[in-house]
Amino acid sequence: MLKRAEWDELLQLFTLMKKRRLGYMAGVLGHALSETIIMISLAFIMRDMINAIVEQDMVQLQRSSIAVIGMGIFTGLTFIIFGKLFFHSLFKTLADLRLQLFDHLSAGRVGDIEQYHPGELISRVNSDVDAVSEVFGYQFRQLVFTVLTGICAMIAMMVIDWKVGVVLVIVAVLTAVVNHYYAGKMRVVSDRIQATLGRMSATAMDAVYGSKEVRIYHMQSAQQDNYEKSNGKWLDNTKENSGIRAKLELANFSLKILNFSGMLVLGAILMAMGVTPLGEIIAMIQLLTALNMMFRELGGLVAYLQKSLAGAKRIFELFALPGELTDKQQPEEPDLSQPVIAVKGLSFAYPAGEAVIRDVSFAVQQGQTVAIVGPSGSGKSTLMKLLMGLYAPSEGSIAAYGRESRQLDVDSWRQHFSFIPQDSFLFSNTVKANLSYGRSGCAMADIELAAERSGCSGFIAQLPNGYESQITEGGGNVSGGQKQRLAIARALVKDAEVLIMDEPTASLDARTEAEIQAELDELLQQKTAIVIAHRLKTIRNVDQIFVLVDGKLVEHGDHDTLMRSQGAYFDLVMQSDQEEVVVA
Ligand SMILES: Nc1ncnc2c1ncn2[C@@H]1O[C@H](COP(=O)(O)OP(=O)(O)OP(=O)(O)O)[C@@H](O)[C@H]1O
Repeated sequence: MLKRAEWDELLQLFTLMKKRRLGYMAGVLGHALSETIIMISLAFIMRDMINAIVEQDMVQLQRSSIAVIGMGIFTGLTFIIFGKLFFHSLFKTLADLRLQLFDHLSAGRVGDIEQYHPGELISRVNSDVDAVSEVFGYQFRQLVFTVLTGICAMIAMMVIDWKVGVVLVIVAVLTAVVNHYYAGKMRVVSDRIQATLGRMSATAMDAVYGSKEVRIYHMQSAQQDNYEKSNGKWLDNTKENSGIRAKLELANFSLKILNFSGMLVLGAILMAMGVTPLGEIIAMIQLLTALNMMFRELGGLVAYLQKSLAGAKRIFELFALPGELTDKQQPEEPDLSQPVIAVKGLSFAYPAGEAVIRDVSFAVQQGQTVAIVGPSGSGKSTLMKLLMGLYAPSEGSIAAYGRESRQLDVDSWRQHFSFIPQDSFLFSNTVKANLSYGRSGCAMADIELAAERSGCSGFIAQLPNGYESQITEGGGNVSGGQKQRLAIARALVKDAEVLIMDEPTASLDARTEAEIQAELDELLQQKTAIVIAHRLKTIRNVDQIFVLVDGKLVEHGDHDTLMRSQGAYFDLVMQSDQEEVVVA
C-alpha cells in the first residue's frame, strides 16, 4: 500500500485543486458509490430473480424486473451527474495548473530558469502536468472505486453465505499474492526499459541537434552502434517483460477458472444438498468479479500511483522557484540632471559561487556611447544582465536618472532599456508583431521607420505578405543578417533611453557584419548606448571604454588615451590584432 509520505504527497497534491476539491471528491465518491450500489444490488436482484424463476414466484419476478429497470435509470442518472462533476473539476484543475505554471515561470528569475536546459524545463512542465493528470484522472478514482466495491462485495458475500464467502476470499487473496509477486518482477524490468529508452532518446537528440558535428567528426557509426546496442537491450528487456506478463496472465486465468469452476462445483454440491438455493450461487459469482478485481488490480494500481506521484510532486519544485519582485514603494521622480545610468560599488556572485563582478562603478551620460571590454570570462555579459535587472546586485547600486533599480519594480526598470544580443530570438509570429514586441499597439509608421533605419525594409517588402509574413520558430526562415537587422529594428521601435548591445554582429559573415556595423555606428550617434564588445575593432570611436578584468574595472578612457597608457586595453588590442592576422 501507499507509504505515509506518499499519502502526504497525495494530500499535498490535492491543494493544487483549490476550490475544485469538493466537486472532484463528490465526483469520485459519487461515481464509486453508485457503481458499488449497482454491482451489489444487481447481485441481490439476480438472486431473487433466479430463485423466483426456480420457485415460479411471478410476483417476485415482477418486482425484480421493476428493480432492474430502476437500476438502469439510477445508473444513467448517477453516471451523468457524477461523471460531469468529476471531469469538469479535473479539466478545470489541469487548465488552471498549466496557466499557473506558465505565469509562474514567465515571472521567474532568469538566474533560476537558467539552471535548467530549455528543453528540460519544457518537458518537465509537460510531464509533471501529465503525471498530475494520471493521478487525478484515473489512478485515484480507480483506487477508490476498486477498494470500495471489493470491500462491499466481501461483506455482501458474507451476508449471503459466509462459508462460501470465506472460501472465495481465500482464493482471491491467493490471486493478490501471485499478482504482487509478478508486479514486483515487472517493475524491475520496466525500470530497465525506461532507462534504455532515455538513453536512446538522448542519442537520437544528439544525432539531430549535433548533426553537423557528428558528420565532421566521423561519429556516425559510433552513434549508430550506440543506438543499436540500446535498441537491442530494449528488445531483450521487452521480451523478458512479455515472458513475465504471459506467466502472470496464465496464473490469473488459472485462478479465475479455479475460482469460478470451484464456485460452480461447490454451488452444485450445496444445491444438491439443499443447503444453498441457485439464486445465492449466481449472486456469489456476480460478487466474485468485484472481489477478484480488487485483489488483482490493487497492487498494480498502487505501483502506478506511486510512480505518477513521484512525477507529480516535482511540480512543487517549479512552484517553489521565487518570482521577481514587483511590489515596490512609490519611486521618486527622475532627476534629469543625473547621469542616465550610474553604477556604484556594484558586486555580484552567482549562487554558491565567488564574486564575478567586484566593486564596479561607472556612469553613462545622455547621448554617450560607452563600451565594456575585457578578456573572456571577465564578467561583461553578467554586468549587462545586472544592468537590465535580470539579476539583482549582491552589493552596490544601479540607478537611472538618480532612481535606483531597487526602488522600481522590474518592469518599470526595464522600460529604460532596449537590447540587441549576439544571436537574437525571433518569436513564431508575424514580422510586424516581432518588431513591435516592446511597444505593442504602436503606429505602423514607427515600425516602418525603424525597419528603414535598420536596413530591413527592403527584404520585408520582398516577403510574400510583407509585415504580415510569418516568422517560423526561432527565426528559421530568415538569414542570420536579416535576423539581426530585425532585432535592431525591434530595439528602435521600443525607443528606450538606453540601447544595450552585446556585439550584435559577432555571428555574421564579414560583409554583412561591415554593413550592419556601419548602420549601427550611424544609429549610435543619436542614442545613449552601452556596447559589450568582444572584438575591439567595433568600438574605436566610442566616447568611453571601460576595461573589466576578473570582474573589476581596471581602466577607462577613450581608445587613444587607453592605447597611449599601454595598460590592459592596449594588451587586449594587441592580442586581438594578432588573432585577426592569424585568422586572415
Ligand atoms: N549562469 C551562471 N552561473 C554561474 N556562473 C556563471 C554563469 N554565467 C557566467 N558565469 C561565470 O561568471 C563569470 C563571468 O562570465 P560572463 O559570461 O559574464 O563573462 P564574459 O566576459 O561575458 O565572457 P565571454 O566574453 O566569454 O562571453 C565566468 O567565470 C562564468 O563562468
